[in-house]
Amino acid sequence: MSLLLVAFSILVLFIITLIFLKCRRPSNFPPGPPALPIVGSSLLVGSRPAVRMHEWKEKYGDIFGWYNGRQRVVVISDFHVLKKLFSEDAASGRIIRRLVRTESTLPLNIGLVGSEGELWKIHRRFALSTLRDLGMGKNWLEDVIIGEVESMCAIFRAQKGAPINPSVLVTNTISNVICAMIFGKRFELTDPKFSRITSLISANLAVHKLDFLAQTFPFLMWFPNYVSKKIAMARQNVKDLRAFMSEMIREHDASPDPNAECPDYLFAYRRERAQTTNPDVKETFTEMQLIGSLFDLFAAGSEATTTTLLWAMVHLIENPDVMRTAQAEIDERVGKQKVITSSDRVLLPYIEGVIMEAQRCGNTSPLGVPHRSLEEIKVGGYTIPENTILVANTASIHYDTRYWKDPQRFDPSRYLKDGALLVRPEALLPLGVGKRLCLAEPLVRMELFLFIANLLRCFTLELPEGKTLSSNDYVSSLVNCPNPFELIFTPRF
Ligand code: HEM
Repeated sequence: MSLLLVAFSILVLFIITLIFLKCRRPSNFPPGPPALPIVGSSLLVGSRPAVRMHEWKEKYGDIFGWYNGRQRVVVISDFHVLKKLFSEDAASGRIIRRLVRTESTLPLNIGLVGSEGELWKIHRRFALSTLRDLGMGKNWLEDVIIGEVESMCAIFRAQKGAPINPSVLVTNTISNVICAMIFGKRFELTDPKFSRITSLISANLAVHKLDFLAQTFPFLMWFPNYVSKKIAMARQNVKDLRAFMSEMIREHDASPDPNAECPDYLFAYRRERAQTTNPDVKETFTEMQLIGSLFDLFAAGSEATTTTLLWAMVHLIENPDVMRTAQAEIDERVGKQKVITSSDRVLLPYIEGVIMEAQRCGNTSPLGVPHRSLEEIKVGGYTIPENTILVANTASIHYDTRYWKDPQRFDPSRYLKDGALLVRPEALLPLGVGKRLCLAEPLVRMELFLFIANLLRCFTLELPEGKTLSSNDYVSSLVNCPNPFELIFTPRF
């Protein structure tokens, strides 16, 4: 009996030691919230991770560490430290495993957002130069964007003052710009098949947190429940999106137009594969990589831009004086009747300020896209082991009084002096920073400008009678997105 008792006590001691060792932070790891075995501090995160990260930053400092389940995470809230860290190769990895994508026949480590190493470098370089080339030459891209914005405005006009939820229309308008660039094709803005495809991306973003939950507790996938059902749905969505990409590729390959004035991404990909003389590079231009890259450009390109535009609308409604000042600038300097083009940009510094404030206050991508350390890194006196997730606390930086005066105010004039635009503040990071900075910066700037300037030229945005709208009313996942809302688009002429 006493032998049994001793054995049992040893077993208990052994388990306690194991748990203790599992929960112990690596030496010199940044401070952070307490962690339980298996779940880490994830139960403390809540439904708005960026809000919790801000609170932890206030408590533990500009560099803090925590456990998301068993995964080590380090969060950086000092802009200068972040800029230096994310400019290093060692801090430029991505998260390797995600259930939704890995088990739906589209591996995460291909494409542009999820890949790393040599493959990523080759294809990031290719994507950057192709997007740049597509944006050049006879204002082709500008014409595409203006054409799409005009089609959208025509639909708003046809509403004749009836309230409309702008989300689907804005999503399809922006997705059409990406489609023109990658497939050389557009869809009708009200095409139900296209609307279904574009809706799949935001549906999957909403499942992001459950994906993590299922990785922490794999048994959740063994029987039918809410989590396994949602993940099965997200996997199906990825399959549907992949089928859409394949259909576009087939259509495109069936009628290539090598003399097209501005060849699209798909055409450029085929040409690169045919022309490259380096066999190692040629080998990486596979069909799977193509689908992955198209998928990433389509998803990253449409969702984040659409959400930023919805944020701009929310803030303009919250700040009607800003909307009036922006419209007065347009009326005085360009005129209501003329379509605004990129060449009018210099005339409209206040509009540029509105866009930057929508990016800063909206915080579409509040914690950026997570990086991963590829080796041990020293930062701010701490040691970050290899395979740690690195997070840019962008939302916190965007409201930090060290970088912004009166950060809670939506104030486009903070970017102006004597009516002229100042240099863009370095601490404004909507597209990230460093080696993995969003690769569509020029496109994003052009889209946001042409969209917002022409929308305000044509319409005054108003809330339907009795409705309210607040920038605090949003859902949070990898992106912060305003909850659905309706607006009245009252024509100005
Ligand atoms: C307002 C719109 C956009 C926002 C807020 C946004 C934001 C971001 C952010 C925060 C990152 C991660 C940066 C990092 O890891 O440090 C990123 C990466 C990326 N973005 Fe964007 N983005 C936008 C539009 C676009 C568009 C239009 C495209 C494509 C046409 C695009 C394609 C990508 C790709 C492919 C990456 C991955 C780059 C890499 O991992 O190396 N984004 N974006």
